[in-house]
Order: sequence, then C-alpha cells, then structure tokens
Amino acid sequence: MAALARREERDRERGVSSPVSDLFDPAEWVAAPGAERYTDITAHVSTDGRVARIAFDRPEVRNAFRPRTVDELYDALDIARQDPRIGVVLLTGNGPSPKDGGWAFCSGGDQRIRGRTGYQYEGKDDAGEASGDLGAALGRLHILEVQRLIRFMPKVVIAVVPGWAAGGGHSLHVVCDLTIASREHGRFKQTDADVGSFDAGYGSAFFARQIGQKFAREVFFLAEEYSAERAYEMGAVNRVVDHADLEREALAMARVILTKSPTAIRMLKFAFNAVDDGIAGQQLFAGEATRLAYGTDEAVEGRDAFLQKRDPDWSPYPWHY
Ligand SMILES: CC(C)(COP(=O)(O)OP(=O)(O)OC[C@H]1O[C@@H](n2cnc3c(N)ncnc32)[C@H](O)[C@@H]1OP(=O)(O)O)[C@@H](O)C(=O)NCCC(=O)NCCSC(=O)c1cc(O)c2ccccc2c1O
Repeated sequence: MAALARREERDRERGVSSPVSDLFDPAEWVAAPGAERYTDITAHVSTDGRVARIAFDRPEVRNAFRPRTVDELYDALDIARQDPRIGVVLLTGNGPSPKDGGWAFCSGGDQRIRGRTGYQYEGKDDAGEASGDLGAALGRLHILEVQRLIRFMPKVVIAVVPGWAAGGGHSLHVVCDLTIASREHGRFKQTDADVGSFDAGYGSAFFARQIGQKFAREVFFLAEEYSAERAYEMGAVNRVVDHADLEREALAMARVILTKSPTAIRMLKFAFNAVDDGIAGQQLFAGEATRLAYGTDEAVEGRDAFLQKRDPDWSPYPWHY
C-alpha cells in the first residue's frame, strides 16, 4: 500500500488525471498480485484473469529503463508466464509525460545512469563511487534477460506502442510476438549507434528477419524516425490504430487469441522461434512435444511398467507412418 500511496502522490504532483495512464481503462483491469511493490512499472490483470497488462511507468523520461525497471519488468513477466490462466501479455508504456505531453512505449536504457560496465543501480557508478555493495555497483545489461523471457515464454506477448519505441525500447518491440501502434503518436527509431550502443543480438538479427536486411540496416545505420504507418509498410508493425483506441484494440486482439487452443498457440510460437533459435529452440519445442507425449496411453504404459516392475506392453501402439 505504501507504494500505491507513493504512486498516487507522484501522480498528483505530475497532474496526471488517471492513476495509471490516459489510455488505461480501469473497468478492464485489476492490479496484478504483488504489483504494489513496483515503482517503475505497473502490472495489471484483466478482470477475467486471462490477459496481463505490464507497462513502463517513467513517462517523464519517455519510459527509459534503469536496472530497477528491468528487475520489476522481469518479475512481472515471469509471474504472467507462470499463471496458467494468462494467455496473452500486453507490454506497453504509460503516458503521457506530465512534462510535455509526449508519449512513449520505451526509449531504452536510461542514459543518465549508464556506466562503463552497463547501467547502474541508484547512487552507484563504476568510477569508484560505489557504496561497497558489489552487486549494486556492477553495471547491468539485463534487459537482454527480459528479451529472452519474452522470446521463450509460452504466451503471446503484444507490444502496444503508444509513442516512442527507441533504442532498447525498439528492440523490445522487435522481440515481442506482435506489435500494435498508435497512428498519431507511434514513433520508431533505432538510436543505438547515436549513443555508442548496439543491440547486436535479437534487436538487430530478428529485426532483419522480420523486415529484411536492407530495411533493417537502414533503420540501424541512419537512426532516422519512422511513423507507425511507415513501420507498418516495412513489416515491422502488425496494426496501426487510432491513439484513443490503442489499448481497446490490443485487448480485442488478445481476446481473439484467447479463443484459440492454448497448446496450438504455444506450439506455433515455439515453431516460429525454432528456425532461428538453434538447439535452444529445438529444446523448447521438444519439451512441449514431450508434454504431449506424456498425455498418451503409450507413455503411461511405459511409466506404469517401470513402477510395476514388469516389461512394457507396446503391442496396442502402432508404428505410425
Ligand atoms: C526517444 C526520443 C527520440 C524522444 O524524443 P523527444 O524529442 O520526443 O523527447 P526528448 O528527447 O525531449 O525526451 C524527453 C525527456 O526524456 C528524456 N529521455 C528520453 N530518452 C531517455 C533515455 N533513454 N535516457 C534518459 N533520458 C531520456 C530526455 O532527456 C528528456 O528529458 P528532459 O529532462 O530534457 O525533459 C529521444 O528522447 C531519444 O532519442 N532518447 C534516447 C534514446 C536512446 O538512445 N536510448 C538508449 C539506446 S541504448 C539502449 O537502450 C540499450 C540498452 C541496453 O540495456 C542494452 C543491452 C545490451 C545491448 C544493447 C543495449 C542497448 O542498446
């Protein structure tokens, strides 16, 4: 409750009308379990418990992330991953900025606390001014762990882009399964090379897979701004919708996915991944195949024969072709 009170006080200071975001519909959502402890994100679950809404909540810096933001994001995503009722996660950014009304999905790593070894926790740097807390003094690049969590979680993650997706925020939209963007405020820009950074992993390689090598190299090498419409034309965005309708449309998309077979969606996500994920991708796909096999009488016979200390009887099970 203390965190909630702090949020409300901060929102009053910001002059923000909604306690979450101007696009947030309080009728659709309840706070996710444990969400009151977050300061840099908000986490909600739809009233029927089937969709998660996780949002960056630092609109005054275009939702840039610091290590604490990344810790919270990982935690909220992992809770959604493990909730068997949740099938779809909406990842978005709250807004607008109380300073200038600007909207953002995420503008990547907070450049104010970037050190020589990565992004620094509060009050620490890597120029010898650390508190002596080794863990806190280490620079972090663990947004990459969040990228892997999104990539490998057996749920559909939709990037809901109400404004800027820049730098590491651009990479996050790339790694999400689907992207829906605001027609008026959705903006895409890969600023990494401007600030001496480079997501040479998922953010670039998957992007090139999605939109082709030429476009991907242009976006990274020129670091120009792209509208939501242009991003759609390039194949980087699935849908462009009116700003006021963005979250409603995203939730509607989630509800369509929820009408499908959870197993089919899970297997399809891992199948789409597998072609680029090597043995890690094969392992995930194979794990789900094993789960399906465990459900058969044939596999049950193998287990029971072991437990009953007898030879298994495979005779009812054909060698399918
Ligand atoms: C996003 C923008 C293009 C928006 O421009 P706009 O003109 O609309 O807004 P302002 O520039 O005036 O910004 C408003 C306000 O927010 C502050 N702010 C914005 N972004 C950041 C940020 N990333 N860090 C800190 N602060 C930010 C800005 O200073 C203003 O504050 P005032 O006090 O002046 O009001 C534009 O803002 C922009 O280009 N932002 C920077 C985008 C960027 O370069 N991001 C970092 C890229 S590197 C990265 O994200 C990254 C992170 C990792 O952890 C990695 C790990 C491993 C590999 C690679 C990684 C990586 O690349």
